[in-house]
Amino acid sequence: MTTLSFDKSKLTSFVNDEELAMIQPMVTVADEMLRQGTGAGAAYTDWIKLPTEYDQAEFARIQAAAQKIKKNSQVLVVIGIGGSYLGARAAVDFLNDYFNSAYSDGEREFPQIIFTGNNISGQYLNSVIKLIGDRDFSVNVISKSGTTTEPAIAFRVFKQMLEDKYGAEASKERIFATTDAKRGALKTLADDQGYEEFVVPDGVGGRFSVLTAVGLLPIAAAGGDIEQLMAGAAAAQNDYADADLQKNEAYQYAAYRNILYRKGYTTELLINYEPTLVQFGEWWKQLQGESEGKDGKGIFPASGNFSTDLHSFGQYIQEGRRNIFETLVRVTNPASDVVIPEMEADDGLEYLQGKTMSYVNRMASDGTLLAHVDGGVPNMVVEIEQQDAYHLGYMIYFFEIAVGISGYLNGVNPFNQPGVEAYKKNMFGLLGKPGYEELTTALRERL
Ligand SMILES: O=P(O)(O)OC[C@H]1O[C@H](O)[C@H](O)[C@@H](O)[C@@H]1O
Repeated sequence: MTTLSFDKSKLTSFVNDEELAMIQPMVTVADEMLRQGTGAGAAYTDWIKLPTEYDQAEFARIQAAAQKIKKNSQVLVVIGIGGSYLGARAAVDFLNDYFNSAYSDGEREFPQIIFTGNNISGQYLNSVIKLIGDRDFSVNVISKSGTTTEPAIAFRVFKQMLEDKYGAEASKERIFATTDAKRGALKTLADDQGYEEFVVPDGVGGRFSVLTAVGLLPIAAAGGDIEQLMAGAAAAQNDYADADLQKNEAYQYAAYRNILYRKGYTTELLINYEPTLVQFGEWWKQLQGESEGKDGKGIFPASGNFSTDLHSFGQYIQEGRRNIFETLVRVTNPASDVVIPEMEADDGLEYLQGKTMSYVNRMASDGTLLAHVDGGVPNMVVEIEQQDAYHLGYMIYFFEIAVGISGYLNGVNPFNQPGVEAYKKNMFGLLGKPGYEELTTALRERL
């Protein structure tokens, strides 16, 4: 099998071959816009060549920083929100034992990774502080803009904690700042304090930044093989470069999504059957949602964690409103397995004893897929052979290149996110941030 297989065979009752052929000219144009930089948002497309054109010297510094953190810290606090944490979190879960973070120190070969600064909950922050306890820790603060409120608040708290514990000078050795090369409050602070800095390249938007220092440092600190991650992405960069739909499965995925969307399938569920893939769905939701949901249109990205969710909103998928399609992400060979034991007492499971749970899981996913197709839910399958860094890098690139094409097919700029500012403006107004005085009054009146 190839590194990633894309199975659209169950779409036949929803989309015919002519429809795919009909969309080829539009895909060709979208490909030109993306690769020749003539499309909207072209300044943010450097991620296309990132797997083969990244900064090698910085990559070596990332590896060294990860080693340093592993050596001197039992905990790594990763502060970031949106694209500044979702990719790293997805990768750390995907590449490790599900409960990697729950083991006591010494049972793990790397520090406990705690993601924070991705909400504004004091209760959550207190839980993080409690969890760190008196253990040694380091902080990777990540913000492309360097001005995002959530991580900025969290960083204040942990900077203070580090200084109280290690003193002002020594604490600087434990802070790693990943931000813009030139501007932003975090850049200014990092320069001023002398933290080790890593760069989010100008031409790579937050949701496309997992293969930059944004994702690579936390992933490496958690024991992930970032060389293999990049190698997988580089292979995908090479494999998904053809504008011809017959030769490019990532483009096929984008095309089928677009065809389905036009037919009224306006919600896409990214489905997994492995808890270590749950966070991958979260990463994917930002990638899709921020890239495509604008100008009053776009597929709504959601995720389904099966078979768990089959016992909650599975009913809706099977028989509710027919506007959903699914993309199943699965791994052929799970990292580990369990054989269903023999038992003398009759619990009705005799027919399964001696079988592996991965076999049962596979039958559950195949059976569900067919049931959902029969129920009117189009299904596609993205399958990778192994749950490792190489395959993850490959799959990340598959979805990234697909969303670039998909956005242009739907006539939007896939690389901006103007809508995210609306809540921020209101929050600043309500908080009385200087410069927002008029808005403060207007909003307070409305509450
Ligand atoms: O990395 P930062 O600049 O802090 O941004 C973090 C996130 O902020 C906003 O929500 C943007 O819409 C996201 O695209 C971004 O990933």
